[in-house]
Amino acid sequence: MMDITQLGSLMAGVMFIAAVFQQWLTEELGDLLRRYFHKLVNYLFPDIHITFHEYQGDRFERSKAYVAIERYLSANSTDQAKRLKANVIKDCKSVVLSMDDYEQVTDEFKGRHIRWTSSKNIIRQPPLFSYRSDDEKRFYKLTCNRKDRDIITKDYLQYVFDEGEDIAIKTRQRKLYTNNKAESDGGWRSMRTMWSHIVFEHPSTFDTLAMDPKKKEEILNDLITFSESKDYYKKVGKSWKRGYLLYGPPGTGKSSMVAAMANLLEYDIYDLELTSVKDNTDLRKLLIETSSKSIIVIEDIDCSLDLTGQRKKNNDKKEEKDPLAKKMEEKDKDNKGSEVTLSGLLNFIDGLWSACGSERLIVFTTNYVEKLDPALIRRGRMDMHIELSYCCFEAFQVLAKNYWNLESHELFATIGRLLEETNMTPADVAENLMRKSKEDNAETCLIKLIKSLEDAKSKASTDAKVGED
Ligand SMILES: Nc1ncnc2c1ncn2[C@@H]1O[C@H](COP(=O)(O)OP(=O)(O)OP(=O)(O)O)[C@@H](O)[C@H]1O
Repeated sequence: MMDITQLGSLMAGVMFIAAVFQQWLTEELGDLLRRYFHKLVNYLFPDIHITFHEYQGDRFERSKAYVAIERYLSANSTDQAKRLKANVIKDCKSVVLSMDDYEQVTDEFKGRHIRWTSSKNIIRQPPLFSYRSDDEKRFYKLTCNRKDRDIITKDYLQYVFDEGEDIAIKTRQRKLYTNNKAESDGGWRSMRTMWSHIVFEHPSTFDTLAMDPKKKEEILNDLITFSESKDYYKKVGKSWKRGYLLYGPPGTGKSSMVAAMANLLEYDIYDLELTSVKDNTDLRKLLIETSSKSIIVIEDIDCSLDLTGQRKKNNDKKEEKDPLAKKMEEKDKDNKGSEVTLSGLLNFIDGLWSACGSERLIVFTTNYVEKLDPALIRRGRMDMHIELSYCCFEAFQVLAKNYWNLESHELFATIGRLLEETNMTPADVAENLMRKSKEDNAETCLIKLIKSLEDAKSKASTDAKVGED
């Protein structure tokens, strides 16, 4: 191997000869020489090194590339590294392991070999500043063959960053956001609605949801197809979002389904309280602040705002009003009203800003689907309408399995017959199956459920008779 001065002289020589003979060189001969020159450099210096520093500029925010590489290496190559460092990363539900200093791991991508080294530079503080500790600058160094440079810098690094991001999503703590009206002395006008969050840890899953199995399968397929269709949505020119309308009587599992959806797709939830939103502009700001991979839920949308009445109110505004009445109305609005309109909400669902961030579900829940403005729930906005209804026998079987790990019992037949004869919500069935004292067991709970079903049945027939009279 040559040292650097020898190589320098060699290169200078080659360039001098090339310059002298340039006029006689044909294009083909020039290309050939260039190729041999590259081969020579590759032979002499076969590897290239790329470094990724932990901090770039800002000492408080770790570089995204560094964090992605750390996650990727911890998930893929930990068995090769002899020592691992445990890092607690903000908003991550588990510790992230990464290579210890000066450890090396190898990786392979499309037949190419890559070597990663974890390293650090220590910048010693001059004695004058002995009160300051030495500055450590960590970095990862990637080493690969020079001839693989293009594939490594384009395809491989993109792959590492994507994988790192996927791991981050899988290991992150998911959040449940709610919007609050920020308190302010300046009154309603200067209020700004903000998201605040807590960690989302709801245990509901599609396995624990009690509902018609065919319907459940259909919803599951729809959600999984959606989450895997990034390229498809791009190809057809639609923003990557999907709307679900969940409707049915109280206690049939609408909120439980939203939680199950979030758990299935590992999304965050934004629980949007429309009555706390000042106006359409405020709504837009809130939407822009939501992140990708999330569900935006508006529960009981029929109660949220008088969306159809809002249009009427706006027309009324144009008429002349007594100044005092106007002032009172204004004050009333300041205290509790919201100026979100139906068109504002429609823009929220399918306006241009709704494409920001992407990969989002919008879910409305309601007990009274017939009360909603058809424009709000037409197909294309709310792509899937899901009715959650009273407990059927299959739904009861799921609950019996959840609460008592029961697959069959001699009382199941009676319960099945009674569920066909009377309406009881899954919430009420669950309440009967719930263990409430040490004496409770599967059989006592099933008997309790039968008694409740019989009571509900006789109450329904008495009510029907009263209605006839
Ligand atoms: N389909 C279901 N599967 C499993 N559990 C259910 C189901 N429906 C209701 N439950 C139980 O009843 C409780 C209340 O259900 P949930 O809040 O999901 O109903 P909801 O339809 O959203 O009611 P509301 O319309 O009043 O908001 C849940 O915590 C859950 O334990």
